[in-house]
Amino acid sequence: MKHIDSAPSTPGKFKMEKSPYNNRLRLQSSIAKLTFWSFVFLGLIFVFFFRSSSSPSSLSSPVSSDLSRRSLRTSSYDGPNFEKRVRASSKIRSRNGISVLVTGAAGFVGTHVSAALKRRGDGVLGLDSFNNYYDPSLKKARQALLENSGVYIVEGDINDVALLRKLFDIVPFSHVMHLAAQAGVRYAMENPSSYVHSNIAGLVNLLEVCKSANPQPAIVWASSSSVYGLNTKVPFSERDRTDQPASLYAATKKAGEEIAHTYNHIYGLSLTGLRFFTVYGPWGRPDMAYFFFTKDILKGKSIPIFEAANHGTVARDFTYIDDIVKGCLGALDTAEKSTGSGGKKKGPAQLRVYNLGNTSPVPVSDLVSILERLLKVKAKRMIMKLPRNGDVQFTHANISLAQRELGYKPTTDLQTGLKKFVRWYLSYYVDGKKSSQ
Ligand SMILES: O=C(O)[C@H]1O[C@H](OP(=O)(O)OP(=O)(O)OC[C@H]2O[C@@H](n3ccc(=O)[nH]c3=O)[C@H](O)[C@@H]2O)[C@H](O)[C@@H](O)[C@H]1O
Repeated sequence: MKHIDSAPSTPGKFKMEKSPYNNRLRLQSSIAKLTFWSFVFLGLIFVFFFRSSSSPSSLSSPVSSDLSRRSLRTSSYDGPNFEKRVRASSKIRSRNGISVLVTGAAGFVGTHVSAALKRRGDGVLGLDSFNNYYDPSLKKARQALLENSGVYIVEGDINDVALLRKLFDIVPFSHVMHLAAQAGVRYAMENPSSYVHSNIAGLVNLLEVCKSANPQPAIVWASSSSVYGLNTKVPFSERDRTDQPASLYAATKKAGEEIAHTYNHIYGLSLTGLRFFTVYGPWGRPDMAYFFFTKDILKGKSIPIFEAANHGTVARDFTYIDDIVKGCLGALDTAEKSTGSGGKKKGPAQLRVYNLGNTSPVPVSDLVSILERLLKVKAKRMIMKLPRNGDVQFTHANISLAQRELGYKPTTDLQTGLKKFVRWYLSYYVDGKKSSQ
């Protein structure tokens, strides 16, 4: 009855006889315990990471889940001060005014449209990611300009669903002017995923939030002349085929038009796509030809001028920013209300697409001649064969639909528009001593 004899004198404690065999037993049991607890600990770490990477906020995409977590952690989006700024900026100050969320507000078109809306008394809130596709300091300068006129730009990505929802919780926007996008035709060969991220995923995220908002806003958004791709029928009419994109950029804009159709059809969102034709002007985009030609002519660098096969002319329907702004405002003002609520369609809703061009294409070599005259510097021209990088030979807009339905009537020719651009360029970069890189 050894086991009874060796019963512990104190309950809970077990007295062991000291023997080499018992020592070994004790060692083995300690190793077993250590192994067991190590497994438990590793298991807990694994469960923690697994749960956090499959949280509900990651339903859309890994990028958006990451953005959502970042946004929720970002204290600047929280608190009464943030909400106060959002409300103040979105406050309507005129009779029959509208409240507009402008995405891409620190971009070229976004800045001009936001300023114009604010001037006429509409409520305007900006949203911009301030990415570094081109010099972010130019975007910051545009932001400062808008800040002075009372437009607040929230720094955030359109893929950040949590942030978008929060903005709609604070303000029941009647309209969204969606201009945030990855622009540029040729850059699509360098960084294709950025086009998918902004022009497809970003658009879908925005529409998802808009479809669930109460009330649903009416949405006007930037498509592109590039959707006409290899279309040869001129001038380009909205009824022409758009199934031959020549660049991934064009393909993502075309995809956007189809996505718009879906959200209009299923959820009753009022959607208007604007096909912009090579927009230029003060505060423009440094990646565009007229802009970097100006910079390089002034620096005495040679500029590559593309020409098509057999010395064919490459031309664009360059459209001045003020005309584009009028077209955007016309589209917002004629946009009907979305018909859905609670994420459900209640009736048919408006679905529109318009060309916003100038209807007078100009050869790129003529653009260079105008710049030479305005800058009083001779350009070092380097004529090159149009590379296979997404560029098309020409664009030419038929604008009769926009004229009829939006009251759109461009009034600025390229000579006049470039004069205003050059004046701005010189005051910003030369007199203002800003680096043009
Ligand atoms: O309407 C649009 O939907 C698009 O317009 C704009 O694209 P594009 O019309 O291609 O403008 P942009 O690059 O300024 O080239 C202008 C001309 O210069 C030629 N070009 C260009 C570069 C060069 O080195 N040499 C040259 O001859 C070139 O062949 C072209 O003929 C926007 O960037 C785009 O985001 C989108 O909005």
